[in-house]
Amino acid sequence: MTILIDHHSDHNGDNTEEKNVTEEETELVLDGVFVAPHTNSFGHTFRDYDAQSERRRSVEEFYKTNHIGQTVDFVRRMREEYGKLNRTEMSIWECCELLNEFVDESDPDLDEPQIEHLLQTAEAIRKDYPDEDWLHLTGLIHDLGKVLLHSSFGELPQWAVVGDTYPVGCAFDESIVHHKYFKENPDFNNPSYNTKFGIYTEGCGLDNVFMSWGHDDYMYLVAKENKTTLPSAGLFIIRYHSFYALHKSEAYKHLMNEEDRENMKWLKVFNKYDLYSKSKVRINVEEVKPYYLSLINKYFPAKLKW
Ligand SMILES: O[C@H]1[C@H](O)[C@@H](O)[C@H](O)[C@@H](O)[C@H]1O
Ligand SMILES: [Fe+2]
Ligand SMILES: [Fe+2]
Repeated sequence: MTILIDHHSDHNGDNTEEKNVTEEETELVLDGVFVAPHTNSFGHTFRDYDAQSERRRSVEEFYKTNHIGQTVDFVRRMREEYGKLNRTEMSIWECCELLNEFVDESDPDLDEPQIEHLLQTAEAIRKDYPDEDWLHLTGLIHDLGKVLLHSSFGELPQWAVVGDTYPVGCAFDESIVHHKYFKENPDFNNPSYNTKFGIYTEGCGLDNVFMSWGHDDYMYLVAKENKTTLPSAGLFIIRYHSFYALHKSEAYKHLMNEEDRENMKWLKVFNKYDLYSKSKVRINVEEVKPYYLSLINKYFPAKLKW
């Protein structure tokens, strides 16, 4: 698969070799070529929530609890509580290691510990976009918010941490996985929350939308509050990578503003790697660690508040 996208990388221009490449060569370097596998490790197509696999029942059970529990009220409380960032201090790499013990119950495509998935995503991007180091790092950290599952983070249940995300405060779109379970969500029958716009206005921008609470919004908060120097597209990817109703099904586009549309191009690129790099191929952690430590050092403080 060839992914064609707009590139806005700001090269420093201090590399003479890079400056002298012909237009044709530049094209070649920038053209991300990624061969997406047809099937996941279980032999099914990716994101098939109806496939009769060993994980089907538990994944559906997961979405039932998730769809019932994610309300405007719940999201408000979680944002406030976790926005305090008063739980611990640690580095990005320490957090990667913490994730080693967790398996994501919402994921029909993966039953590996999370650190494998982070490195597989980052390394697949690095291969195709060697110059976009911010995107490699975004790959490495995009799921770190799953640390909310950890006992020192209140041991949140899986339904409040993982899985696809979607706006609350307006009607739940039918493209959301296992949509039928929203009927039991208290907001479903609330006339302030169950219309197309609900509490929002046309083009209000995703930044003003309450997304269901989970690892995306939490990691976005952590990165932003700790003053990362990642570009806005990196923060956008972290924050909305689980919003499949938007980036795959194109629902909720009426809430986006111009900046969202710009950032969306990168999210679409990223998503291919997040999804299709899930495999049984192991990455040698010690071998790639120095590279990622250098990126962490470039874009983050040594210790972050969580
Ligand atoms: O099961 C997966 C997993 O939890 C991912 O981390 C998340 O980003 C996806 O959207 C979700 O469907
Ligand atoms: Fe994720
Ligand atoms: Fe992921």
